[in-house]
Amino acid sequence: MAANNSSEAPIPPLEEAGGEGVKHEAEADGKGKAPAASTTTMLHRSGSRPQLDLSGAAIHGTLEDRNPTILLPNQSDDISHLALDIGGSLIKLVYFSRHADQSTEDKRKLSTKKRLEIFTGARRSYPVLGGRLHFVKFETGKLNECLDFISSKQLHRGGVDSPSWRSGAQPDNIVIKATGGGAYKYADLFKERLGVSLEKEDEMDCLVAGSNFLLKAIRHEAFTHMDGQKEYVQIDQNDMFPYLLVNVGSGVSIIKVDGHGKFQRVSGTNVGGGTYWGLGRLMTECKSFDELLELSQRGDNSTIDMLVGDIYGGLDYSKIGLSASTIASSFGKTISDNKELSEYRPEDISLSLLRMISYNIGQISYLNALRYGLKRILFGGFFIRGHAYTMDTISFAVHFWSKGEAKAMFLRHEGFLGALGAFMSYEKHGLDDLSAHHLVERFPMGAPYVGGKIHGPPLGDLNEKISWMEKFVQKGTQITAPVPMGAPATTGMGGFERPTSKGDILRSDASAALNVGVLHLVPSLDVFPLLEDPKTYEPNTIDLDHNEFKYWFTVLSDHLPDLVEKAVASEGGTDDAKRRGDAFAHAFSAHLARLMEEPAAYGKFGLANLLELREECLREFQFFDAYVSIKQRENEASLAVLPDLLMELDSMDEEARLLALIEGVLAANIFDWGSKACVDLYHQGTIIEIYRMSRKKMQRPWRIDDFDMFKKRMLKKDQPYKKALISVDNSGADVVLGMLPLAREFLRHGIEVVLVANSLPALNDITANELPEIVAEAAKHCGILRKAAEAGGLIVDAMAGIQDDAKDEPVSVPLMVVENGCGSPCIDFRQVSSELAAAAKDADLLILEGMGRALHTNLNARFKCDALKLAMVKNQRLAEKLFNGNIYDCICKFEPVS
Ligand SMILES: Nc1ncnc2c1ncn2[C@@H]1O[C@H](COP(=O)(O)OP(=O)(O)O)[C@@H](O)[C@H]1O
Ligand SMILES: CC(C)(COP(=O)(O)O)[C@@H](O)C(=O)NCCC(=O)O
Ligand SMILES: [Mn+2]
Repeated sequence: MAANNSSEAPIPPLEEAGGEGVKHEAEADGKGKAPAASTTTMLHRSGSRPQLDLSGAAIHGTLEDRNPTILLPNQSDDISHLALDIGGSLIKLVYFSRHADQSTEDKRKLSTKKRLEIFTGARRSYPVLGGRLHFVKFETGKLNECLDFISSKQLHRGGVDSPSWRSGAQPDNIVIKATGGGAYKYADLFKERLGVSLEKEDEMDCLVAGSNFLLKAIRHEAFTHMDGQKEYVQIDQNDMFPYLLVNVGSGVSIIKVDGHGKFQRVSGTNVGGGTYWGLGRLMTECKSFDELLELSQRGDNSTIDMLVGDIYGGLDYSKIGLSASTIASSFGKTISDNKELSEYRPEDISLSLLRMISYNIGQISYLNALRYGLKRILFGGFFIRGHAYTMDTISFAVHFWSKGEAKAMFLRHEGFLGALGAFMSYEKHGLDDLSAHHLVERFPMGAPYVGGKIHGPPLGDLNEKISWMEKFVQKGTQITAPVPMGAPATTGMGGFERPTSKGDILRSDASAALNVGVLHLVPSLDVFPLLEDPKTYEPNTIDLDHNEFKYWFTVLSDHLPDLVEKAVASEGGTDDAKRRGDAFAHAFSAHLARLMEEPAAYGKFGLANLLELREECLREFQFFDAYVSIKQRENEASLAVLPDLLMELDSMDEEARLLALIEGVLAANIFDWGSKACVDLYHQGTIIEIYRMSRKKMQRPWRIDDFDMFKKRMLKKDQPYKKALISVDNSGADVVLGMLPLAREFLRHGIEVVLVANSLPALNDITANELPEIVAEAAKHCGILRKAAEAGGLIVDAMAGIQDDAKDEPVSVPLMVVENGCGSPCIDFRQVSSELAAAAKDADLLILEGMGRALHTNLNARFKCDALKLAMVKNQRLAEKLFNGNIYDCICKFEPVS
């Protein structure tokens, strides 16, 4: 990459202003030339995590492994794709779609992997491929729709991408795991219509396997729901058992679970979801379960139920703890009313029914928990349907009868336990030892978002997705309904008071299903080994409570038009790009609106998740790098002035240089296209002018200023650092004039450096794919960087025309680039690339740079090695909230381990 006109720009002197830089335009023209580094390997990726890139068969294993495994990653024949739970009311499908493409590994990655000795999947007995787990349901009465769906996606043949489908092989001997009564009842139909055999799995086995898997492998799966408040519960994997599993389907199964595969069905009741829906249908003429449930939200059960007060002349029966409004007898009032069914409001009937059945289930569950001394009761089955009132009612019954001893919990994948269990029963996919860090949940915009007639996974085809979005916008359909929530209840005498969560509108079925996303399986993700305590680690610094969410909702909404403009420009500004841009804006706004109503809808959601969701949405509408031309322009301008900066730095003594370097990092972190304040600034000058201005304002002490402590440790001659992981942030000046010179200083001290960069683009962040070329460019002017980059395998070819100024530099430690596994401006250290995890093992210093990675996330994170957190605060509210400070304050937080 050659520097353009910016090469005329003189050095940004550290003390004094001077010279012209490249005009820093705030507008992306979208017509810039190809990005600084090739993005071709990225183009087919979706999702914020890199897909598994196990191309080519290889023996994986270490010397310690007795049986090294041969992975045939591209061999998908024995990968099972579909499992079914065909119940009395609903058919549940869980299917796995393999990532369509296998990204080719670039040279850097291969050499890094070799160097880091990464053996992905070494301890598995079967290969695990990256892919996605989808959850879909159909009404059992509409079995044909389900068969059509399977057939259209060729799920029974391993999906349309599978070799068996492409080769046109007859699916004669295809066997699909299935559970539920329908596995028996409809076996012939499946054979006839799809030519597949259903292999029956025991329903209880499946329920338990599914539930255990969810508790173990999905981070925010279980939650409590009391008085309209949802709270996620993290169940310790080592302390999962025993628990009582209550599956409320058409009927109810009550199972005592003692371990994996260890359980006993201790009870059940025939009064379940089928009873509510069946009686409700007869009594109200509702056409769908949802209609019935929605009616209940406008009901008043006191017109139907006989209350304690009805019997006691309006008084409480306080002696036994029953208040006047406690239901004494469900439907009891109708005996004496002398009215016809038609004279009762269907709303009231539905509510009476719902309360009757939910209480009854809660009470029977409690009694069984009492019978076996269990404190945790997990409720599953589609009767629950994510419905606040139902959950509150059950929770209330459990709480009341157990006097607070037992706890009712619910599962986000409530209805899919059996289907998941059936899926897990395939022997060869090796998914059983997956952990939470292998699964990344995504909430793509698509049919299931608003439901209606279309069931199923996100619309795969982009055009389909866009036109769906357009139709949806035209119709002005309300995406979501408000979450029914009221003021906290007083439970009076502790009797069966009405739970508080009873709103007017029911969130549509499929948007309730939206609470369940697509699970992206990325087996190459790991927990960062230098986290002090992964169990207590919380990436998000600030809790997104309602107020906080409101603020970020506004920030992100305000930023949207500008982002769309950049995104559209990055794709050439064509009509197609504009259409996608619109669709993206609507999709992202819809997600924001949904979260505004129920911040916990998608599991525990922090700012990091919100910022990642935005990047995800962009990728969903095939915007792979919205800031591509801005990044390129800033890289070029910064590279042009780098040699002069290095010269300036080299003229300083060690201590002054270290300070100048840290100052430089903080100052250059101002180039952040995610911050409104900064973007406004960019209109006022060139990159170099802004950089210079930013440096000039570097007044110490900074808002957090541990520089002296860091300097002391860094320059400790008897105990030098050995290996530094340096996590970089933004492209342009940030990385070129800030982080690279700092990395160079480490190399000069003989410290091995691993530059850690994003796997996928996020705002103007530099990616691991782009970084080597920038390093190579910088290395043309710097022998230290060049030798280290060569030693690290970053620069493979001998480069012509380099200034060899490093003849006297004894640098032989390597400089490497590794990807972090993220496609977001923040980083969650519970899920990083295996490459980073491997690189981290012998590191004794971690540097985190930028607001996203060092402030929004990880400000309070503790590591097993020394940590230096560097960032400029580019948001006034955050500065006030975190540091009682101001926008543009700088943070230099050093946390030595000893
Ligand atoms: N769209 C729906 N159609 C029918 N029933 C539904 C629907 N959504 C939730 N339900 C409730 O879920 C129950 C079925 O739950 P599920 O766990 O699928 O059990 P089963 O395996 O017996 O079909 C129904 O009896 C009904 O109460
Ligand atoms: C998205 C960011 C975290 C990126 O910051 P960085 O990590 O690049 O320093 C940051 O730009 C941000 O929080 N922006 C939104 C707030 C605002 O516009 O003020
Ligand atoms: Mn950034």
